Amino acid sequence: MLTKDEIEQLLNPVKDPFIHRTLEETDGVKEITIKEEKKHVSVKVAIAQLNTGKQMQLQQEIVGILKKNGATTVGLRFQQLPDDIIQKYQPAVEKEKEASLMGGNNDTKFIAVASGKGGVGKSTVTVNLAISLMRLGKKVGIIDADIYGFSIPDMMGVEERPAVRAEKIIPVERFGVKVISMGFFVEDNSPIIWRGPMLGKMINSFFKEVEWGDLDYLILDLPPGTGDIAMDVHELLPTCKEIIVTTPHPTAAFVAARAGQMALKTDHEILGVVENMAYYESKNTGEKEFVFGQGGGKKLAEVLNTKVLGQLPLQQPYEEEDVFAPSIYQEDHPIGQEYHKIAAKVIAKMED
Ligand SMILES: Nc1ncnc2c1ncn2[C@@H]1O[C@H](COP(=O)(O)OP(=O)(O)OP(=O)(O)O)[C@@H](O)[C@H]1O
Repeated sequence: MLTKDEIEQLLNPVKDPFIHRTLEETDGVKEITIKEEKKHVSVKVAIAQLNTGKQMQLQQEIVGILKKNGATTVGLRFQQLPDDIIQKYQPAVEKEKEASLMGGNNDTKFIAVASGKGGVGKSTVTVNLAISLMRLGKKVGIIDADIYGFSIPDMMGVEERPAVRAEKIIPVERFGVKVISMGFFVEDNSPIIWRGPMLGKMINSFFKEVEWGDLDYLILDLPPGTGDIAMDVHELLPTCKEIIVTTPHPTAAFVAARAGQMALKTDHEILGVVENMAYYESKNTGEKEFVFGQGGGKKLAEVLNTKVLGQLPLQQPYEEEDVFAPSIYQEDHPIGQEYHKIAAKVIAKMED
């Protein structure tokens, strides 16, 4: 019959299904008792999460090993691993999971841009943050995850569609930034009527089926509000950080706070608030008019315990004859320069 030592040796290489470390590393084998006469082995095992399908699989695995090695019956009890052990391994596990989504690249940082309601400039911020990060020498990609209201390709003036190579979708590159959007996969701008679970799969495909290559930053334009997509993004990208966009109107900030609360609920760190359409500056007099009210960004940042990353006035990019990119602010444009500062702050926060 098996001895306690032998049982421990047999169970040590078994892996905790959640943090992917062996029971030896997590000190997960907690108790072993043996009833010689009945060839009965009873074990208590500590794992990172209880009462899941993975626990059932682990149970079968352990019972299988012990029976194969001489136990006639096996009693198995599970308990929760202590928090400090989980916290020791969890970040590495999250990174590994994300790296596998990115084809093995461990260094990509994820930022989701969210807002409480539509039309506040979330997609504009996504595009210009991406472009400014690129201008600062970063390799950047955008996922237009605003699946119902995709607008990134139009904003950047993207006209081509992604190519497919070796069964992988190659993102379209515009000004050196890689872009994938739902807009590439629907005909004639037709409305999308998919339901929640399918949307989750879509976001998944934007990773699994897309050849992103080597990226420093992947920026996600989330749909407005606090829907399923935010949950899916959290599930897929636990280390993703968020930027919340609002207009200066106090009510808009109040609505945006809900998106921020969602970020906090999903444990996504908020990098900061961008207040868009903050004011209109008269070209003639230089006087500022606060067309959409004042103070919303600051108030939102206070509620979310974060900072205002920037305040962007109302102004269109310069018109250019030879390049069509209607929502991209040029590097020498006052708003382009504001975005440059925001991007520099983002880098400082993400890479400190
Ligand atoms: N600072 C600004 N000055 C002038 N126009 C702006 C500014 N920011 C955004 N816009 C314009 O406002 C409109 C809405 O912006 P955008 O599409 O980025 O918002 P959104 O929050 O992503 O909306 P949705 O979620 O509905 O896609 C666009 O036409 C955009 O060009």
